[in-house]
Amino acid sequence: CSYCSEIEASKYLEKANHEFTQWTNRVIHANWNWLTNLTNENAEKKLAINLEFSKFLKCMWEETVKYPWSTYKNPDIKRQFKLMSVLGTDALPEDKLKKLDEIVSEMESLYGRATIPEYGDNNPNRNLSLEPDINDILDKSTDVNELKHVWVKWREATGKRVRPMYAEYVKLSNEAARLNNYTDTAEFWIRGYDVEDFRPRMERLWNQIKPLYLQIHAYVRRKLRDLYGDSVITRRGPIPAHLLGDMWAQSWERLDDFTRPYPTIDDVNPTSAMINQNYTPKKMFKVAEEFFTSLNLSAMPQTFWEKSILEKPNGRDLVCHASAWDFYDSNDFRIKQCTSVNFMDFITAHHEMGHIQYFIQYKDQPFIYREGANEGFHEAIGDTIALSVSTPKHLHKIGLLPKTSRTYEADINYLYKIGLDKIAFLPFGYLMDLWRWNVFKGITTEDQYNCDWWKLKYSYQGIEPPVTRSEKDFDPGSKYHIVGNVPYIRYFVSFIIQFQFHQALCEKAGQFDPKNPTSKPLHECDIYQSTKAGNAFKEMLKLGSSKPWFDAMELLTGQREMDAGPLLNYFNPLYEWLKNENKRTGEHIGWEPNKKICL
Ligand SMILES: C=C(C[SeH])C(=O)N1CCC[C@H]1C(=O)O
Ligand SMILES: [Zn+2]
Repeated sequence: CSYCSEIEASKYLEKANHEFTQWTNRVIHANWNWLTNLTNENAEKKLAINLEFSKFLKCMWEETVKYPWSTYKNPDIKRQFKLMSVLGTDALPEDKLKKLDEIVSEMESLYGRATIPEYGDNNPNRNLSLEPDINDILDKSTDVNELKHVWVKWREATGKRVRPMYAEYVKLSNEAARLNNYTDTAEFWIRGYDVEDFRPRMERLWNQIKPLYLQIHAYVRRKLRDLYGDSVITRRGPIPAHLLGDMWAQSWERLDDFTRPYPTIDDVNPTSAMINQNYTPKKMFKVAEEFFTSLNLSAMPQTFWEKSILEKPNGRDLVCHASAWDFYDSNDFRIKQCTSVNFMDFITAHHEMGHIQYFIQYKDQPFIYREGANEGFHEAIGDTIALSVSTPKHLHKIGLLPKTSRTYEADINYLYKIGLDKIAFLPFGYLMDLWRWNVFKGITTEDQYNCDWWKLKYSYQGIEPPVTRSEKDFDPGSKYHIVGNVPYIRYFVSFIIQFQFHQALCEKAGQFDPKNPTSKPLHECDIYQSTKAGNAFKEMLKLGSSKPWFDAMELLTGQREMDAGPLLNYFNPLYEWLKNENKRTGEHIGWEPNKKICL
């Protein structure tokens, strides 16, 4: 109502928040049922309730925008109305919304069910899923032909098959963005970062980090050349994408045990200890939970243990990609993860539990505030905790590592292992949406989808495909977030701000001194059992999106913007070591074109 007072408006907000909560709980159930059991019946139920939900949202939106909220005095009421007055894709007419939902469901379902024939001519030739089968091969195999096989076959089974749907997804997505008064989906997706020059800021952050990336890239290229030979890996060319231990070459930690700087120093890999101690997926999550409770953060509610899916279920198709779910009833929170008993999945368990912890901490906020301060925050919570969990000191404390030597070499080995995950990830975390922003803006047109993708992979990651690609392929579609319509810059942001959070928490835990940053090296910090750090974290988490993210960040770190400084400070000893080592072995820093990448 256009004449309503602030008092009447706040009554409306209470009613609206309650109705949003009720409705969203039902929609989340339908989406959970489908993604964890990809039957046609569940797909139809999900599509049907999503359409009902969009009618409800449209109706609420029409009511919401009638209020003269920009004239109100109360900043909280204004903020709630501001956030509620964005309708999103539900602004599409019903037939187009249905089509968009169907396309994304079809792409996700195809991805979730994808398998590839195993390498070689075994009889019978098994069908392999990404998790755990193909990931196990990427972890253990050094057979370049087997690695090429899984790389090519996975793209045939996923990207190539979703390619025909993608252009219509882009078109409908952009129509929805325009109905929300955004020029395209790229602008719509980045609105939550609340800065005019967000994309140039990301480019600036990347340019700050690039020198560090170039050094680890040159070192890894040499170690892979030592292993696979000059015919496979050239001295000055890009690194072949199938040899980096990951389906998308996004994180290289699987290369650690045969590329680390000081190979004779004991390996920081607790997987064997986990197996010897009969760890189960549930035990992994229980150990993760205990880290959070040691900080005076919340334990998982009983329903979490009853309703989560922590292991790949038999006899049904599902999307295995790990995810955390808020059912918006302030009690039902779940993780879906096809967990294997290994260190990488143990770290992912902390990542997912970080989402749950955030859900729990802001569960009493009004509905519209129950999300991250910005999308990068949500991805950074668990990773921040994992920076403590991964330390040799902590792993030893929880019995997953024999006593470790605190020597310079052990430090460099540790920083290298973390760097294979965090540093290697940054160009990938950035280019995923660089490519999609170009697609949504029409800079990358349908006839260039794949070769533009490879231009970015070459330019930012310095990698090349094992076989020449063409526009018959659609390699972006081999990655879950592309088919699942999940924005990705959130992870690039997370990998930057998690070091700001880690540094601030370590300071609170008395394990870092900003006035003398090398006196207590940041990479040795473990905030385990520090309730001072935990309470500071909690104060930020409880806010949800009730304040602009600059205020939330300032509350914990004293900073009001994303800053690569803490990340560069954390890795500085490794950066110095890599520069010396690459100089010693005369490595070429950077890469030059090698073979034809994409026709
Ligand atoms: C673990 C999750 C679920 Se939010 C994830 O998608 N991540 C975490 C790291 C980057 C990104 C990926 O796997 O691509
Ligand atoms: Zn996440």
